[in-house]
Amino acid sequence: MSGNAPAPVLEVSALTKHYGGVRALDGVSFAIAPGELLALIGPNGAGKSSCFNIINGQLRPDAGEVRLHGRAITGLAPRRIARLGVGRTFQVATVFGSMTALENVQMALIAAQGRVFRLWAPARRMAREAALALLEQTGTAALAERPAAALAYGDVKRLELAMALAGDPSLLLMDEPTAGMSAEERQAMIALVRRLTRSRGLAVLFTEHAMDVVFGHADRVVVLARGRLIANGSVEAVQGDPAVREAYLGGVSASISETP
Ligand SMILES: Nc1ncnc2c1ncn2[C@@H]1O[C@H](COP(=O)(O)OP(=O)(O)OP(=O)(O)O)[C@@H](O)[C@H]1O
Repeated sequence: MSGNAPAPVLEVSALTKHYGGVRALDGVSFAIAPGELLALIGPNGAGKSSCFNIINGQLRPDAGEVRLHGRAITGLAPRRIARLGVGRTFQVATVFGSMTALENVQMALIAAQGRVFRLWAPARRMAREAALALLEQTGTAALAERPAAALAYGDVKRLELAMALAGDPSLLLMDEPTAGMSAEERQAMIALVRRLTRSRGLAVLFTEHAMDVVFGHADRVVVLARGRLIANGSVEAVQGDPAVREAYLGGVSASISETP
């Protein structure tokens, strides 16, 4: 590694995955640095979910390697990988509707510490301050005592982010963090994620179909098409890349300038 460049949080090397005759990933390599917001984009079926699922251990690659802070984690169990500092949020938020926002984050903190539910009552008291701090960081502290089921959609997504941070990840994988949001909500959400990457030195890898989010906020963009990495660079470089335009415009999926 050269000069003062920070050591990468995550490096994936030559990831390959087939499903029968379908080549979902074909020799995909990229890295992400601390404090970096990296978008992973590509038309439908490009291999983005397969890539995420390999990084967090849900799926084994046929070949290739995943390294977290220089340590090989390829093929470890998802729970183990989570403990090593890889968090994930999903396109469909996974919160408990009958519990308050605060209780949801407390539960995430307790789970991250590996405690079991019979310790719930004392652990709940202990985790309260830390949970409130996470709600504060995600702009949801005023909603702490509301049942999650009563929250607006954008607030649920911010709550889910607070829960993902409860595991104190160094890498956060976000599946379409702004799916289903209005243009205004999308901008607010990604701006929040960007602030958190900076303030916590967190590396965030996110998939996204909303190009206003990607091009307005990502530090760097990795583009997949039919399982291959076709571009890896700045927003400007990727926007001007003929191979990227061809992947989007040449396919049936979507235009590169689409909004959902
Ligand atoms: N379990 C599976 N069995 C068979 N084929 C699969 C399976 N999962 C994914 N695929 C195929 O692998 C390719 C890559 O899929 P993947 O879900 O990783 O892409 P993606 O970029 O996340 O797509 P999308 O944007 O539509 O979610 C696609 O052709 C898909 O149909």
